Amino acid sequence: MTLKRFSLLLLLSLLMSVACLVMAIYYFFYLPGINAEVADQQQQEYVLLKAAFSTSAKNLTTLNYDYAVWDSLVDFVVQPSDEFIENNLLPNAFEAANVDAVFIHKADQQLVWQYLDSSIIETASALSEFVGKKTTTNADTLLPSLAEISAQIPSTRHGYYVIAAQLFYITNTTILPSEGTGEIVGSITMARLVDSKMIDEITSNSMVTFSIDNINNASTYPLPIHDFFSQNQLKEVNASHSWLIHNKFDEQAVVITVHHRKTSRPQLDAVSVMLLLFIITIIVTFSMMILSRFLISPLIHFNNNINNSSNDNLMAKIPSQHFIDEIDNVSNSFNQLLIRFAEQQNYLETLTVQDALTQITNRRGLEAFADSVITTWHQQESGFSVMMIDIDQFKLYNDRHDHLLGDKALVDVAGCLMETMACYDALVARYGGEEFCVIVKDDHMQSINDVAERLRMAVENLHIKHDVDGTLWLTISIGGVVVPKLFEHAERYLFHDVLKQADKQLYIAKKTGRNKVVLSLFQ
Ligand SMILES: Nc1nc2c(ncn2[C@@H]2O[C@H](COP(=O)(O)OP(=O)(O)OP(=O)(O)O)[C@@H](O)[C@H]2O)c(=O)[nH]1
Repeated sequence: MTLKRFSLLLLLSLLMSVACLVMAIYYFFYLPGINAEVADQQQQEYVLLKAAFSTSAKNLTTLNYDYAVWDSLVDFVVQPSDEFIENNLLPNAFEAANVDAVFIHKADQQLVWQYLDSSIIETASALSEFVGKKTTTNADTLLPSLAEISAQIPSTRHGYYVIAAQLFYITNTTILPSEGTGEIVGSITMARLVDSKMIDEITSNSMVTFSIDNINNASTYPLPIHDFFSQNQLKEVNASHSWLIHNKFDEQAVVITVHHRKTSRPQLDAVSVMLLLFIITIIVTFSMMILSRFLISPLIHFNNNINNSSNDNLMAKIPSQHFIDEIDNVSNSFNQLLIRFAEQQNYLETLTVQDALTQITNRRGLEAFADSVITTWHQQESGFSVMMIDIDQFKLYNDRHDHLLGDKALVDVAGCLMETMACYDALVARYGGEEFCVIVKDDHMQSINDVAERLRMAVENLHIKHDVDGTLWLTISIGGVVVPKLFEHAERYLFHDVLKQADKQLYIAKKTGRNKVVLSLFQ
């Protein structure tokens, strides 16, 4: 896999990882927190609404109680009179107090007087029937039972009741003198319909939005769940909560529904999701740019450099100033390796053209040099000269001394030749054995003769002891050929031809007494 493809894969996996991370944070940390907050707020709304219901009920209970302990009302129950009704039981006053119905009963549960507001005209008979239900025992009715009254037990009964599918708050209190010493003479009942006006009042007190719906057939309704007035804790988080309140005597009921301000979870709309993805992409892309700038790009550059190097056979150095230390180290190490490699290569190249014993150019190096000389000669740019040099009686030298000393003599002669030719544009090479070859970029017979003589004398003057043929020292014989710059059909001749002629001249030098120079013009 290429680094570019890898970085693309990395980008994709990073994108997916960050997206998963964001989702995990959203679902496992953010949402539970939000849910808990919403649940808390919904619970508060429920408690506030119940409190507002209770406050609304309390003022009617208090008013009812005030009437019940009013001595004039005691007298009225004992001795009803129209005058009392006209002066004290005024519809305007009940209307102003938001009282929709008033019932005054004697101790024997006989109705003395009743007031019904026009707004509840449809439910008036049902309400009267409910309130006036008589019982001798302490049953589930509003009026105190005959048994209670005969036992002189003062009582107050109240609560929210569903009458004809409408919610009423009804309160009943036994009537007795204000000192509390006299007899219970009856009871007074007040009712208040929870209508839209009341709903508005409770809403403004509690700051909770709710509604009351009338249900005529409660058995078909998919509630009840809990009692609105006695439940303590909401069970779950919902957009709204409903409670079914039954009529105690029939199937009619109402449903109280609280519409919560905050619902269960914040909804992620398309724009939010897009925005989230965009932010994730920006973050990941930015991270990838940093990664690419400091890690991937250097590696690609590194790879390209190596590829180019191997293609061109040129080992180029890699820039070694990177932000990441490890990459810097790799670059430095690679560059160091290149230097060592180049040194090794130079050394190996040298070995191929260098004679191991004398450390001067060997025959292969000579041939390379000869090629360039011959080429320029073919192009008639310059002439040259070749000298074949052979140590005289060297076999005898080896025989007289040992081979190692023979080696040393070879090294000394090579050094002497190199030193003598140092100021010439020439190449000195060991041709093989005890033979040397010198190519000089000069085609003047006289100067070549001088050079050759200088070489011959230089070797003799080394004074390497070798007493043979009347000389005391080791000597050399030189056979040379001067190849003039302008030569007819030069292109037909190779270095080998020149060498062959130089060999012939050397042979002559050997045959005619050694320790001499024999030169000729190339022909
Ligand atoms: N010590 C040593 N001897 C070498 C080396 N290469 C060649 N020789 C010796 O050089 C000698 C050359 O001998 P010949 O070719 O018979 O010639 P020569 O004795 O020099 O006699 P002429 O050339 O006729 O003067 C041989 O004995 C080789 O063994 C070398 O690298 N080291």
